[in-house]
Amino acid sequence: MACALPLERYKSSTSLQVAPSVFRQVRNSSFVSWNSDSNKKNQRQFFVTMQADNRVSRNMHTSSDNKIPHVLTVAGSDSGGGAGIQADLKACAARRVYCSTVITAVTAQNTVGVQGVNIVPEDFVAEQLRSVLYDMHVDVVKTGMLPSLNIVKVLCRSLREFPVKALVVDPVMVSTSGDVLAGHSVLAGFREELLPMADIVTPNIKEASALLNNVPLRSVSDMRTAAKLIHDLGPRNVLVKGGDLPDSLDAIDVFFDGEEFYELCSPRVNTHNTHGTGCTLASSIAAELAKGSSMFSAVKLAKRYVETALDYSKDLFIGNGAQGPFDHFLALKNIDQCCHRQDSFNPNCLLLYAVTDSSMNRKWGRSIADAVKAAVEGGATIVQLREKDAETREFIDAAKVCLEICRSYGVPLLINDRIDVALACDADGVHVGQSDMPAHLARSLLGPEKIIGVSCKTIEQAEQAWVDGADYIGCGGVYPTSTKANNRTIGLDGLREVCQASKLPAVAIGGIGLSNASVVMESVPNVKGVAVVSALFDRECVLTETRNLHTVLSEAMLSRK
Ligand SMILES: Nc1ncnc2c1ncn2[C@@H]1O[C@H](COP(=O)(O)OP(=O)(O)OP(=O)(O)O)[C@@H](O)[C@H]1O
Ligand SMILES: Cc1ncc(CO)c(N)n1
Ligand SMILES: [Mg+2]
Repeated sequence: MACALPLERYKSSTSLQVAPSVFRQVRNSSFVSWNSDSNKKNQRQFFVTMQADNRVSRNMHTSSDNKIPHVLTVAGSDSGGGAGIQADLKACAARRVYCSTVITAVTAQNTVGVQGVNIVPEDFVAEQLRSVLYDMHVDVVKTGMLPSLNIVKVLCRSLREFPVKALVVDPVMVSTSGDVLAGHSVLAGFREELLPMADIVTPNIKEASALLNNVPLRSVSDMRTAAKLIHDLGPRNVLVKGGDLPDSLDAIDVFFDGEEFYELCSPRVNTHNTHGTGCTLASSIAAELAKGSSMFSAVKLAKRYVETALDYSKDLFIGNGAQGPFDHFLALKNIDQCCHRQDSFNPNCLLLYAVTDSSMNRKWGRSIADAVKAAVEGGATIVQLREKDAETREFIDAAKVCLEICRSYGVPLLINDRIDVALACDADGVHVGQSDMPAHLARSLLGPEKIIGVSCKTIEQAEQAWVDGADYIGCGGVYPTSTKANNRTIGLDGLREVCQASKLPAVAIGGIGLSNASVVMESVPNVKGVAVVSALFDRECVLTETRNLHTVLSEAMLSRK
């Protein structure tokens, strides 16, 4: 047998130190049983040599820090670049996940419709699957256009041979232009083989109806019923997408995990550029799962990403047809902006973040300017004016004075909530909460130079802040506080979880002061600092309190190094 020598060498080698699961896979691999016509023999030799060559074992030794999450998409090519494989590649890249591709069909397609489909023979689909799955560590498989029953079967066989962390099935059947991408023959394959293996299936209205023998779906309530019936076919979760639901003002998707129904509702973006939303949504779900999100978080993040991308691209003009593609790389634009403005925000300024409070100033008989001056003199490294009940004109005047004080100390001054006030006084930026103006809109109003912070309690919110082009997140309430009514406390554990996942620097907030600041800094190694209100401003001497807190925080930073 041509492969006997290298395979034996591989099997018996002790120096390669391959993980037992991989060793088992290789030992039992189907390569060994292939028919040995000369072409196959060469392929067999290639794989075995490749592995004996140590490439697989090198992957195994790569530290988890260097391992990029990996989605394999098994789908059709869209020559217009808006849907299919092309959308999947762009969505995964935008979500910072590696994407390999197995192409099942090549379509001649544009913004008008599908002009032609050329199905890839199933043997060659199988060969692509083998090439990828033997060599690379794939976390999640996402399927799109599977144009024949035999291709569905080939895929299911590969999935059984190479189990992955999750399987996302987008049961593509009809394009939004109305063209058929997979005939009814694949339905049996979906129902009997693929769906029972799926972690989630994401049909649109027409596909959900086709999976259920063409029951009509006209309302959200019909979508719920459909989600339940499709769940009965075996997938662990179902998302019935309502992008094409007639007469619906919002874009409503129904998620069912086998127990609970959730209606995911986002405002319907008024745009023609929705070609490829389904592929993008499924790939983004796969990307988030590959990064380690739970299913529901992955779905929510993916939906938010699609909505943001649609909104960003609503006036894009590509092609003359009824349905244009959209721009997956909106986040890159923000990254570009960040690159230009790297100098303007230094995350170290989050160390001692002073937030003013008008009622405390009143209680102690201080003006905002007095409070800010004492805080920056005492060592505050950034200041936020949080004046919930100030008159606009007074607020702008006071902000201008504070800005002068802060600039003379080289300390940035941000305004809470009020983008208009920040613009009017040319403050250094704004801080927004989850119910204030979304950060991406604040960014487009304020431009690339200003600092934007977002209050976040969850990993999803932190991810969104990053996508939206924010500079930092404020994370809390860490401890109970009376400064903010009805504010849920997330504790040190919640803080740690969000900070670890956040791509943006984080400052901790909520009930923090002299007595617990060092605990926060020690327990959450990557938090950049603490934001405080009462600990400075509900005290007799703001200057002394700030100095003392600055000392504690500086010591905590030193002991980290
Ligand atoms: N105009 C819109 N505004 C906001 N969200 C939308 C809009 N259109 C679709 N969506 C969302 O995009 C996602 C994809 O849904 P849709 O029903 O369009 O899938 P699809 O028909 O499979 O897509 P396609 O076939 O165009 O790739 C869903 O989360 C849906 O709610
Ligand atoms: C190749 C391909 N896959 C999926 C869709 C669904 O949007 C499409 N239009 N084209
Ligand atoms: Mg659609």
